[in-house]
Amino acid sequence: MRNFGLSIREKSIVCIGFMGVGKTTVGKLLAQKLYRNFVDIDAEIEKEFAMPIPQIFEHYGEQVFRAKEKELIEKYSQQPLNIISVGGGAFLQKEIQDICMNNCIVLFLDISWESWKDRIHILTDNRPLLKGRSLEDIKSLFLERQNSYSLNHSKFQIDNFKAEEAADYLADALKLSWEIHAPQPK
Ligand SMILES: Nc1ncnc2c1ncn2[C@@H]1O[C@H](COP(=O)(O)OP(=O)(O)OP(=O)(O)O)[C@@H](O)[C@H]1O
Ligand SMILES: O=C(O)C1=C[C@@H](O)[C@@H](O)[C@H](O)C1
Ligand SMILES: [Mg+2]
Repeated sequence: MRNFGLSIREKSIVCIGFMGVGKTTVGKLLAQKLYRNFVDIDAEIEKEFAMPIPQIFEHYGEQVFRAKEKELIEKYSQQPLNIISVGGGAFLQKEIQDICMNNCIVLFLDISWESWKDRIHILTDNRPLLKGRSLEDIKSLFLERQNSYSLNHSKFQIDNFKAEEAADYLADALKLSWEIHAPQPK
């Protein structure tokens, strides 16, 4: 379904990108700066199942997790004025890509492998798809996933930015683009 009713300033913004790139951290800050509601899809899934993601994968399996991920993204992406951070695997589902591209502004937070791999030690515990895998395996996953993120409205290379700096930059860039797209007075 395409949400024709919302102007560009009202559309929700969806942050996509690889696990640990900073979608949750930057998304939350961006929501504060733009006075918008923040929705973290991973956190919403955890609330629904009342358990952390590794346990959801263990008890119900990845397919059940992916179905709930789709259901929740469908719900929040059609509402106005949300900043939505999705999980790193959400854009593997074509239906999710379509829903987000048609209803929202899709913002790809990109990072190089060189920068990302320095963060790995803080990421493995809560992310079942990283746990127990070799660095080589994780690099393959990182590279494989890039294709799914190529569908976006805007890309931000985050390597050299602290989260706060990235959110400041993105808030300014979004406000500028809204001004450019604002209807001109007659
Ligand atoms: N710009 C940044 N520079 C350095 N560290 C960062 C930056 N952004 C986030 N981090 C750190 O990286 C870790 C992962 O960030 P975050 O949870 O926001 O990633 P994510 O993209 O939401 O991951 P996931 O796809 O698993 O939900 C956190 O510990 C966070 O503090
Ligand atoms: O990249 C992925 O497939 C995932 C990323 C996380 O955000 C969680 O959604 C989950 O751990 C799966
Ligand atoms: Mg996250």
